[in-house]
Amino acid sequence: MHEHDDGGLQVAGHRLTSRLWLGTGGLPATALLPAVLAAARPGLVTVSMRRTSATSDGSLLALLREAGTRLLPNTAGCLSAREAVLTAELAREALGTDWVKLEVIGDETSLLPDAVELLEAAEQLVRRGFIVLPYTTDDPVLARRLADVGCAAVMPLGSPIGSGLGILNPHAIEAVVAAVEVPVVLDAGLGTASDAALAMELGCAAVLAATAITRADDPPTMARALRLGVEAGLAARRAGRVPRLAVARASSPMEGRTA
Ligand SMILES: CC(=O)[C@@H](O)[C@H](O)COP(=O)(O)O
Repeated sequence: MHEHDDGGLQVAGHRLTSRLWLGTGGLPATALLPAVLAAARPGLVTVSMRRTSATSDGSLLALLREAGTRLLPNTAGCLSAREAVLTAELAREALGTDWVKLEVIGDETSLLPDAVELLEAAEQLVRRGFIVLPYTTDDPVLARRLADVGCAAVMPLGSPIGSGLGILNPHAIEAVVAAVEVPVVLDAGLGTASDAALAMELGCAAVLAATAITRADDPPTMARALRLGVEAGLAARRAGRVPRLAVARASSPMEGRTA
């Protein structure tokens, strides 16, 4: 397992300033973005190349650039390796970055990753010189295959995109962390701050959240809560949790009792 010291998080040799990454989809008004960014202080912000073209949502990009955030274009909505590779190339052209959050979904209903197309796209993009961060299932075998073809991180889902169900299978996330040497970034399904804390306690290097923040009643306050959740979870991971016992163990000494 690869533990990440906090000189900060390194991905592909680049130091990121925060372990909370932000997805911008679903924000009720772009005007909320500066307050959300100030509260989240995200290490990366994803932008969808298919749903937000560099020209059609100039205000979002302008605000992100103004705030000095590091952009991570994604291939959201792509259903095949071919489409994802093309979208990544367009993103590289439009945004001038080799980084791509690779999403290849199997269908528009579940939004679950298509493992076969994902691996194929990852392999092609690495060959084309991209820094590839794939959104994947919580399958440790697939995570290892993605790392083996050269992905710079793997991003397993906690639960379906936008569901807010949190981490449905914590054991699987632990298994992914154990399976790969690259950073594991929990992506999708987070609902609240404790989900972010749990991801870090399980050994993730960072978390990506969109819905939990953008669709909260008060997005800036939830952004701050998630940032603190990430911080708390990382500290707890490092501190080492007590073992879970099936029986009671007195927490104060039994010697010297009066009766
Ligand atoms: C893969 C994907 O699209 C996610 O990164 C999404 O942007 C975040 O998922 P949530 O909206 O569930 O946080």
